[in-house]
Amino acid sequence: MTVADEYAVVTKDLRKTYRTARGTRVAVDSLSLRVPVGGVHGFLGPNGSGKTTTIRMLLGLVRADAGRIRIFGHHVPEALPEVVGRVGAIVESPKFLPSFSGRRSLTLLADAIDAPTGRVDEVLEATALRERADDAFSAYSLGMKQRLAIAATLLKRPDLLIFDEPTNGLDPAGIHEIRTTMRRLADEGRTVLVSSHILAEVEQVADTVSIVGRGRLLATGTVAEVIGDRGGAVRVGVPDPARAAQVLAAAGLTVRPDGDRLLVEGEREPGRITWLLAQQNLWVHELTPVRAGLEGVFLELTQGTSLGAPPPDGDAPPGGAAAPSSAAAGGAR
Ligand SMILES: Nc1ncnc2c1ncn2[C@@H]1O[C@H](COP(=O)(O)OP(=O)(O)OP(=O)(O)O)[C@@H](O)[C@H]1O
Repeated sequence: MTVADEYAVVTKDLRKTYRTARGTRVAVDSLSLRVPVGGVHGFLGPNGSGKTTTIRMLLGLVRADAGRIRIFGHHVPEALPEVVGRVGAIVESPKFLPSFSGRRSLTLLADAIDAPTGRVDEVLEATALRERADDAFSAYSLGMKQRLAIAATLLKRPDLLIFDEPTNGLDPAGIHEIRTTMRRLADEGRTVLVSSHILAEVEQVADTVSIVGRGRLLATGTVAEVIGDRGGAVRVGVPDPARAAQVLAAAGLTVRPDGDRLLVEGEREPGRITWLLAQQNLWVHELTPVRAGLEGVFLELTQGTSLGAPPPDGDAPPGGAAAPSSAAAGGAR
């Protein structure tokens, strides 16, 4: 199997620097991404971490300063014309004529790209808009507007869908509908690359994720791998928690009280905890793995990398090279 068969998107050492009034700002820094073919890939990071800039580079809307991009094996932007028919993207708020119905807008778009008219009903169905297809766009909820935009991108049957923060501004019901739509598209064999700064919105639907902070990759893999890599903890119930804590700490584990239990971090093999304690005649009556949610991992990884946090490097002076972010520590594979 070639890389092109396995990955819809591959970036290698991608870099983009913007000129600002204060000098230069590194928006994307040595970013190497791999988005597997099929499934939903969550592209996650706090505000200002370079997600939009990366997506714009994938679509040929912004030119990278350095690095390489391949979409289905084609170099982008050079070979964009060969691959553009396989890519559908939503990078801005959807815009349609307010007085036109969803069906009318889609029919005009289908005509423009020579898609068969029957395709309009199919994409309305795929985005759960059929019942409201004849209402004016102006009467649609934000979520319906967003789904109409998705319907429009589906007209040409793209293999890769790229959505930049598609749930921005939506209420929980709208978020749920977009999530369901993304899942359905992935289950049909398409690849969905979706950016978000809100983990909870993507965690439930993503098969794989890449987490970025200050333009750098912090972690990537399946959701289970990314969570698993950060260890998680084990809740331990034992008759003498204070003495047990001493024993475990002496073995190099991190131990915190948790009511009348202990939370033990840093041990991948929970059985060893039982063994360490049993050797001291401390008999464990509870040993429960406590999985770190993706949310916890995300917050831990991106701590101090949001826009509100003081930059570790700051803007470089004009003409000077910007130092790489010191916040982008570890985790990337
Ligand atoms: N045209 C531009 N000129 C100067 N700086 C820019 C420009 N576009 C983005 N930036 C800066 O580059 C960095 C990355 O921005 P980008 O929009 O790619 O991040 P993001 O992760 O998509 O954020 P958000 O979730 O807020 O959209 C930010 O510091 C941003 O201010």
